[in-house]
Amino acid sequence: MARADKFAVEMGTPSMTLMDRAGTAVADAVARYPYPTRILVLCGPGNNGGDGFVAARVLAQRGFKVRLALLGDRDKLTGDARRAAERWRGAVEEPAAVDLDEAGVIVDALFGAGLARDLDGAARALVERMAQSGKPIVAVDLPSGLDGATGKVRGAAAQAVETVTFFRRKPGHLLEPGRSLCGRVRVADIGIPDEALEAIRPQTFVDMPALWRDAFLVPAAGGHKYSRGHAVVVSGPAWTSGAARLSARGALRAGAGLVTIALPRDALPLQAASYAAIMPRPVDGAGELAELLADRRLNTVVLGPGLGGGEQTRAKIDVAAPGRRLVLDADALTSYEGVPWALAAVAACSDGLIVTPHEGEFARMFRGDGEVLEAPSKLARTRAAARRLGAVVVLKGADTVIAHPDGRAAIAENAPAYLATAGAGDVLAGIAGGLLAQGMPPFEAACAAVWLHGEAAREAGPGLIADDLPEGLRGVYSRLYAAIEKA
Ligand SMILES: NC(=O)C1=CN([C@@H]2O[C@H](COP(=O)(O)OP(=O)(O)OC[C@H]3O[C@@H](n4cnc5c(N)ncnc54)[C@H](O)[C@@H]3O)[C@@H](O)[C@H]2O)[C@@H](O)CC1
Ligand SMILES: Nc1ncnc2c1ncn2[C@@H]1O[C@H](COP(=O)(O)OP(=O)(O)O)[C@@H](O)[C@H]1O
Ligand SMILES: [K+]
Repeated sequence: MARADKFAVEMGTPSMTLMDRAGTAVADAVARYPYPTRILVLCGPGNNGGDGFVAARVLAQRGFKVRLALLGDRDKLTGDARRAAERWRGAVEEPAAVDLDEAGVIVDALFGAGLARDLDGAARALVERMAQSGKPIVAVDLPSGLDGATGKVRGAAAQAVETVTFFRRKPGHLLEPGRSLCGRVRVADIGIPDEALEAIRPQTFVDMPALWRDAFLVPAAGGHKYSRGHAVVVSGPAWTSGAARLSARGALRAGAGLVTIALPRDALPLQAASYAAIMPRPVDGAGELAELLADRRLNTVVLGPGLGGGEQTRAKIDVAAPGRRLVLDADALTSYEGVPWALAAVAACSDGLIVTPHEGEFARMFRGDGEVLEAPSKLARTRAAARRLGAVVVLKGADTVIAHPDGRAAIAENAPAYLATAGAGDVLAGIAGGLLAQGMPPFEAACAAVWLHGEAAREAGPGLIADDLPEGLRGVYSRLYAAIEKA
């Protein structure tokens, strides 16, 4: 953001104009509240506070009753914030002396992008009072105390009903707990030109179709099933084979031309009761898997869901990896507990690897690797893991992060809470495999899979069970194909 601001200034917009527009956008948001009477603006010592002074002035000019309190010393304000404060005609109160109960709406303009350390002392006490007040809070840029780069709370932060931010959202608006603390996020245009992005070349994105649509394959008129790839899902024993069957259904619905499920012989009767379109093959160990995979048209293998851990699993992965596209999930990942370098070797000989751990699996895989596990945010941890493995890493959760070893990363925001249901992850691994089989590059395939998975859940609606997810893809694909054809 500092570079974006600087770019705008160099292109001829004075920084004070940016602040005026930022403060005005905040005022516009506050004025929309049902009872925008008795507005209390709490300002901090930097430019976030400056935005607060502008918002207070604009609201007062529009006839609202506004009080303003400043945390810190008015004489110590500098730059644009100082000028904004000079143009505020009302009283500047002492926060400790203000009764928050008298406020109808609170504007939280204490700290934004410049938060440099954990809140303590008077700042923390004020944020805690704000949090306990129960008043609707409109946060400027970020709820004060929330770290915009990591989404973590530094000391304290108050729940906002709405956050007004500028130009683009920051990772802290998307990563939990930040996302939840922000309430509704409104992005205001303060006149920073989009060309700033060409200069900055950001590497962090929201996971939405624009990010991967060019790589997404809509079936072509002249295509056939063999041109759409052949995915193999390797199943564990009968009693856990449901997980692999969910993956296989995900892969098929995602558009793989053919899907084979490799099952131990005792599990074959169960598959007969599942999708007729999925082809079962008896495969009892790594040797038989090698025989199946002698056919190079089987270009993608999904291993992990319901597979069981240990040596046999590693042996199967070793057989499947060379020159093939792989998705590894669940037990496949746990079998590399504490030895991520062995997984990096698998990635290196493959034709592209996506790993899809949840937090527990991630912690097990990187046990002892402080540089990965202690990176400052979920975003940074996922990036560090992708670099370590030389693979695309999907770190699942409400705020799933997808990272490529080259530094690109995306944060998903479309998963409804009811997606957290048994077997949902198995379907995700299958969807990713289905997209890889069709030839999508691994990062785009992983981002698309995560987005499609979230949309499929919405399509199925509350009460969702994992079996509904592959079915939910049908409606999602209808809309996506139509949108791509129109574009
Ligand atoms: N041209 C720009 O840079 C623009 C900036 N804007 C606003 O400016 C904000 C960033 O401004 P600043 O960089 O001045 O930063 P902030 O205003 O977020 O905070 C910096 C101030 O807080 C103090 N501080 C930091 N952490 C503290 C802690 N834990 N306890 C106590 N004091 C602490 C610092 O010493 C400094 O005085 C953005 O969030 C946004 O609201 C907008 O006006 C748009 C334009
Ligand atoms: N709070 C949440 N909100 C939305 N999606 C979630 C939430 N928690 C987990 N998920 C998603 O649910 C899926 C669960 O997968 P996983 O943990 O592998 O479970 P399972 O092994 O039962 O399939 C993942 O796609 C994950 O991103
Ligand atoms: K703030």
